[in-house]
Amino acid sequence: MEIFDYDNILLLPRKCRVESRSECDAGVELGGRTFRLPVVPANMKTVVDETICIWLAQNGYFYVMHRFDLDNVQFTADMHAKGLYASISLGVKKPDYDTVDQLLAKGLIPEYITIDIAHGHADSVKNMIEYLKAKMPASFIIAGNVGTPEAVIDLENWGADATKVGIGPGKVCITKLKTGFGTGGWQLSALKWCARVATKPIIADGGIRDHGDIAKSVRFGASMVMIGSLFAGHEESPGQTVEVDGRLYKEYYGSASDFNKGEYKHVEGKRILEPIKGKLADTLIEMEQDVQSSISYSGGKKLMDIRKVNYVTLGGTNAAEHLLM
Ligand SMILES: NC(=O)C1=CN([C@@H]2O[C@H](COP(=O)(O)OP(=O)(O)OC[C@H]3O[C@@H](n4cnc5c(N)ncnc54)[C@H](OP(=O)(O)O)[C@@H]3O)[C@@H](O)[C@H]2O)C=CC1
Ligand SMILES: Nc1nc2c(ncn2[C@@H]2O[C@H](COP(=O)(O)O)[C@@H](O)[C@H]2O)c(=O)[nH]1
Repeated sequence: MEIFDYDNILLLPRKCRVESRSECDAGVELGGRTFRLPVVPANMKTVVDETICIWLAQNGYFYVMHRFDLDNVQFTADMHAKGLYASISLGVKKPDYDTVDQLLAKGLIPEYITIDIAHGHADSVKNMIEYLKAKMPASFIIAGNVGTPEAVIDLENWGADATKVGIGPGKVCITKLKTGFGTGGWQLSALKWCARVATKPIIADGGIRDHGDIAKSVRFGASMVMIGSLFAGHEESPGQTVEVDGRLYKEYYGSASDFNKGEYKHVEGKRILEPIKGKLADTLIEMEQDVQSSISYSGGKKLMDIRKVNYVTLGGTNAAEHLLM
């Protein structure tokens, strides 16, 4: 198997078919809705809060609310009261089943539910998918995280409508160091490996450092990418603002860090400071323009045209060209 990551790959242009990049459509369909960008901010406490989720939904973007110290029932009710779709996260423990029961008791059905645990290739996820499919068949179920084709096949067979791929490539992730496992350092080729067997959408999660990595993810099989660090340092970001030597930063910590958990047990995440980089809306516009450019370089007009391009692997002096898989 070929091993590479975002830094070792470049996509090869094909003849341009548009007169302006504005003709290129960066939109993507997921769960019956079309979103203007194949990007979703990570469901982490220092990345999204209710205000940001409302804004994203109102402006045509996909969001997944985090599940930490949050009343999912109230959140779903608030979103529906505003006429917006609800997209929540769940774990696999008893309180998560209680949440589902409370939602049902109030007649609240979230349009999207992301089952989000560290090691998603597990019977606990199978059981939660089955429970949700029995109780809330209309909800679109995203399940993860996983990092192998076997896991993608199982999650799809268990009923997941989409899978989330990425074990440990995140910027605040220390899973690789703490456990010796994961897709950190080869996330893009793990995505390619998983996409070969997937029959439903994949959300590539973690490791995006530059906007061009979005197109690379799409090329290797992602329908959408989940991004934490690039979104964490905005003026609106929920992390605390910290001043160091006169410069302003926002804290960004892992969901499996002691900062999120409140205790040092099974810690697989750390805390860093991200320099503050302006407004979230401006970054999203820039991302959309960059994805439009990517589509134009692919010789296409729509997002999935990126899947048609060849690529090179940059491996020192031995750069190799790859024709379509
Ligand atoms: N994408 C990634 O690489 C990673 C992401 N995270 C994020 O951190 C957050 C917390 O994750 P998580 O701790 O799973 O959530 P929870 O604390 O809600 O735990 C979920 C359940 O899965 C069990 N569990 C967790 N990890 C394992 C494992 N390796 N083997 C067997 N059982 C396990 C837990 O039990 P117990 O705790 O008793 O073992 C618990 O019952 C999530 O948002 C997750 O996405 C965390 C690590 C890696
Ligand atoms: N191993 C861990 N992974 C984590 C933790 N908290 C979040 N995450 C994952 O990272 C991505 C975001 O990655 P980024 O490179 O864009 O910053 C996020 O969506 C989770 O999947 C953690 O504590 N440990």
